[in-house]
Amino acid sequence: MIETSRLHLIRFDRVRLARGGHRLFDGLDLTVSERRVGLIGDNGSGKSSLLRLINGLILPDSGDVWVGARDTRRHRKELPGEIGFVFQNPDHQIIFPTVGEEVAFGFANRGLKGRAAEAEAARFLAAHGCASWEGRAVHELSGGERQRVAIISVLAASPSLLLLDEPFASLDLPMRMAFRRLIAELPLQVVMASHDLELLADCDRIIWLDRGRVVAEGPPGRILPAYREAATLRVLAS
Ligand SMILES: Nc1ncnc2c1ncn2[C@@H]1O[C@H](COP(=O)(O)OP(=O)(O)OP(=O)(O)O)[C@@H](O)[C@H]1O
Repeated sequence: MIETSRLHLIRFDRVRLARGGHRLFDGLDLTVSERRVGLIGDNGSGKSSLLRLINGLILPDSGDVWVGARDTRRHRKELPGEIGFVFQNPDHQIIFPTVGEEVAFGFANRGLKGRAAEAEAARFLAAHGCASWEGRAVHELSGGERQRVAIISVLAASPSLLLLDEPFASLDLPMRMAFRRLIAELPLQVVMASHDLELLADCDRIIWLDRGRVVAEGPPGRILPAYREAATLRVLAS
């Protein structure tokens, strides 16, 4: 059993949110406190929006989202120090021209300065199997390599809550397996959205979204086969 530093109680309290001109969440109530939570649902069901509400990237039109004692409206600026977010597309996340600078930024957020942050970044990259990547230009990396850098740099900031939005989409199979193992071993709380149901099989709880509503939730052994079956039936009926 892995010791988890701290589990946040994440609470959606009558959350309403319109996206793209239509109401996505219409009074969503949801409480999450497990160590590993998986979000599933068809394209456009609201998984990314739900993750963005947790880290305050978007705010509800009404209602509140709480992460522990902080509500995302009043404490928005404090959330990035606590919550790491890995975007679906690493290009929306990586801001520095080289891999070393990007990872060093994670350590700078923890208070390390200049050379010390660079040295920690080099050590951290080596620990994640990227020893020679420090000076590499981000724009010369493949999509999967950029995704790997995005995940490593978020971990460098040592968040207590990690939000992953379809994080392994462009990773090759060995890298996907390695990151799956890494995520399973991380001593922090993780909420991840994915269409890769195998990746979510280790979760403590799965939440199935459909058009902004929770249609089912519970252990992966029950929810993942139910989602797969519903999708299969819909395809057969179409
Ligand atoms: N930036 C945006 N502007 C307008 N509408 C948006 C925006 N982002 C999402 N939406 C809309 O909100 C709804 C939910 O989208 P969201 O990205 O949360 O779904 P998702 O479950 O993560 O989808 P996917 O599996 O395709 O990643 C969709 O109808 C989408 O078109």
